[in-house]
Amino acid sequence: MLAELVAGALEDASRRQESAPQAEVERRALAAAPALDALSFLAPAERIKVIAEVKRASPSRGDLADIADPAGLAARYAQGGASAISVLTEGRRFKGSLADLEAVRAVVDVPVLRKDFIATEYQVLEARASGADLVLLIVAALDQETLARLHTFILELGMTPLVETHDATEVSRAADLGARLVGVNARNLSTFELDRDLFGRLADRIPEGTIRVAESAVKTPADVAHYRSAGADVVLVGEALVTGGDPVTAIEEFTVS
Ligand SMILES: O=C(O)c1ccccc1NCC(=O)[C@H](O)[C@H](O)COP(=O)(O)O
Repeated sequence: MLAELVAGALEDASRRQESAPQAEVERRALAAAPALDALSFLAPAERIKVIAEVKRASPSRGDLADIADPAGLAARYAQGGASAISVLTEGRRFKGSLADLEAVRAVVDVPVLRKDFIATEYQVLEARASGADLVLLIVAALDQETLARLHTFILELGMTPLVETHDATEVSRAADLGARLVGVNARNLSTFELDRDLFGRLADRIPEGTIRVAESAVKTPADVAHYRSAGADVVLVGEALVTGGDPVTAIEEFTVS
């Protein structure tokens, strides 16, 4: 499934590249307002921080929420105290777009993450041109040479890579890059199985001084407390915020840990 998602994302990017060539997107990326320093927004603090996700649909759960106004939703997330906003820009299975990212960027003052299946410099430039401050790199989707090259490229553009892992080998690969922001996704992106205890098993392997993000499977404040007690600095939450009640209240409840 992961390979299929990456292949689809690359096909869609090359279609966009036919009408917006790399040189043009690069010009827009370099002309964009400077990226926010996401590491300072997500730095470890007395209370856990939340990256709140704009998520309409997913391969594992199908349609989740009919989000007609992603900017309005992101503004509510920020109002609730989210430290960053994640925007799924993949169109085929998540029903997201770069337009969503741009709309969100225009209304929030916290960093915005482009969450997609990133495998080329072109996609990174698109992220910057659309106002992203953070870009997701999924270790399982990239060989180490490509991962390192994209990691450096994201930093050179003034953005922050969020390096996502799912096992001990991937955590070592993230550490080899010197990644400052490392996520452990509880969701296996091939089987969709969720393992809330995975973060706790891997957290100690993430080098000291790294910001540790627990991704996926947060449904309740107790889940956040579980990740916090296992050493998470940040949780990334999607489904619970788009399918639950008021996201402002939900984020306030999640950030008590
Ligand atoms: O969510 C999926 O089904 C999925 C499937 C394949 C690749 C990625 C997928 N999701 C991306 C994410 O990791 C989540 O959107 C994010 O961590 C939030 O998870 P949740 O709070 O469980 O919605």
